[in-house]
Amino acid sequence: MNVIESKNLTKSYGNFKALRELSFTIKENTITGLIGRNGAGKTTLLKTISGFYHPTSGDIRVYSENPFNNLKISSNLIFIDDHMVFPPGLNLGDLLKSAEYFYPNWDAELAKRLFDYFDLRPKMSHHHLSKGMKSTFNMIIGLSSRCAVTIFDEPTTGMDASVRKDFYKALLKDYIEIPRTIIFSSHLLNEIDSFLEDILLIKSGEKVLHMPVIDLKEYAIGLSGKTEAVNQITQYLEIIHQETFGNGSSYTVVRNIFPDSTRNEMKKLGIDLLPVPTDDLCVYLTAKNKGGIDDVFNRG
Ligand SMILES: Nc1ncnc2c1ncn2[C@@H]1O[C@H](COP(=O)(O)OP(=O)(O)OP(=O)(O)O)[C@@H](O)[C@H]1O
Repeated sequence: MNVIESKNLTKSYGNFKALRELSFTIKENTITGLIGRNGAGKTTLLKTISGFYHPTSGDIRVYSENPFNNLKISSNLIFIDDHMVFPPGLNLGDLLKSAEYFYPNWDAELAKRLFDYFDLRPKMSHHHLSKGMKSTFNMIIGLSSRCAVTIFDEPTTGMDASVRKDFYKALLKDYIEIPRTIIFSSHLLNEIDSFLEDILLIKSGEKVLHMPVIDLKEYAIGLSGKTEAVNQITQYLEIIHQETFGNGSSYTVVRNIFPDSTRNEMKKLGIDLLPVPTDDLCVYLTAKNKGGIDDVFNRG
C-alpha cells in the first residue's frame, strides 16, 4: 500500500521553484532516506508532506488525503527537525506528558527508558539544552510517538558520533518492533545507508532517482586505470564522474550496464573495476559537473 503519493509536485517561493514536478510514491512500512545537497529542496518536500505547505501545483497525498492543515493526518504524522519550538513554561517532563495526549500511539515507557539512557532529567528546560541534547530530546519524541508516518529532517544536528550511533540503533530496533513509514533526511549517507531500504535522491527540486539501497549499490561502477585505456572503453558509456591524475591514470564512474564482452575488454586493458560507495555516488549524481570541485581548479 502506498502511504505517500506525490504527483508533479511543484512548490515555489515567489518565482523560485524549490520543488519541480516531483512524482514518487512511498510504500507503507519502509525507511526512506531523502538525500540531496544543501538547498536541494528536502525540507520543502518534507514540510509539504507534513501539511505545513500548500503545493503550488501538482498533488501530494498522505493516506490518500491532502495533508495540508489536516488534523486526521497530523495526529498520525510527526515531523522532527532541529527548529522544534516548545512552550518555554514547560520542562522536559511536562513536554513528554503533553506528547502523550497528542499522539495516540505514544509509548511512555520507551520515552522514559530513552530519557534515562541519554541522561536527560524531567526538570530540565528545553531552552537550556545544548544543541546535541535538543536533538536527542527531539529524537525521543519522534521515536516514542510511534506515528504511522515519522519524518526526521536532519535530526542529528549537534549529536556526537556515539549518540548518533545509538540513535540509529534505537531507530532500527524500534522500527523492527513497530514497523512504520519513516523518512529520514541527512547529509551523512555513509552513516545511515545500513538501515535505509530506499533512497530518494533530489537535485535542485527534481528527482534524480528513487530506488532500493541494495540496487543503488549496483547502479554504477568505477573504472581505474591508464587514462587512454579508460577513455577507449568509456567513449560509448554514460559517464557519471571523471577524475584524472598527474601520473596518466584516471578514475571514471559509469552506469553499471554493459555486456560481459566489455567487462572482459576492460580486464585485458588493465582496468580495475571498483564498487562505488553509495554516498560518493550520490555526490557525483548531484554534482554540477562531472569533475566536481576539481573542475574549479582545472584551468588548463
Ligand atoms: N521560505 C522561503 N522563502 C524563499 N526561499 C526559500 C524558502 N525556504 C526555502 N527556500 C529556498 O528553497 C530552496 C530549497 O530549500 P530547502 O530548505 O528545502 O533545501 P534543503 O535541501 O532542505 O537544504 P539544506 O540541506 O541546506 O537544509 C533553497 O534554495 C532555499 O533557499
